[in-house]
Amino acid sequence: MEISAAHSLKLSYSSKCENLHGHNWIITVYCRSKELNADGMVIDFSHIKESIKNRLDHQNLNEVLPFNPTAENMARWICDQLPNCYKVEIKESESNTVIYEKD
Ligand SMILES: Nc1nc2c(c(=O)[nH]1)N=C([C@H](O)[C@H](O)COP(=O)(O)OP(=O)(O)OP(=O)(O)O)CN2
Ligand SMILES: [Zn+2]
Repeated sequence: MEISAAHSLKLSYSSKCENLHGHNWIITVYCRSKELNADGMVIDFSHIKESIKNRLDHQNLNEVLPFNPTAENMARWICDQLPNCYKVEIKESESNTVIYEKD
């Protein structure tokens, strides 16, 4: 899914990223389960979008997330929101990608 949003980072050093700016984050969510539910799914793709995209898209992430919105923190938070999610990849730009994986 793609999220277009704004953020500024609170950092312990001086950086241009402290200024409000935007990205189109490309987010890939990985879910798994030994069993499928009664609908034959691990999780409905629409429910993923409802719980993540509807909350973040076209928002100021500093206002809707209770943490410093780095790509790493976002990936961990997204993983924690979704049942059976074990991995989240976020591509912030052509050269900036993070992967969060649960143990
Ligand atoms: N480990 C992380 N490092 C950085 C993150 C992050 O989430 N995790 N985020 C940022 C900022 O979001 C910043 O906007 C991106 O910085 P930068 O790489 O400089 O990206 P640009 O799009 O400005 O790329 P240019 O190559 O400078 O055009 C920073 N670091
Ligand atoms: Zn940024």
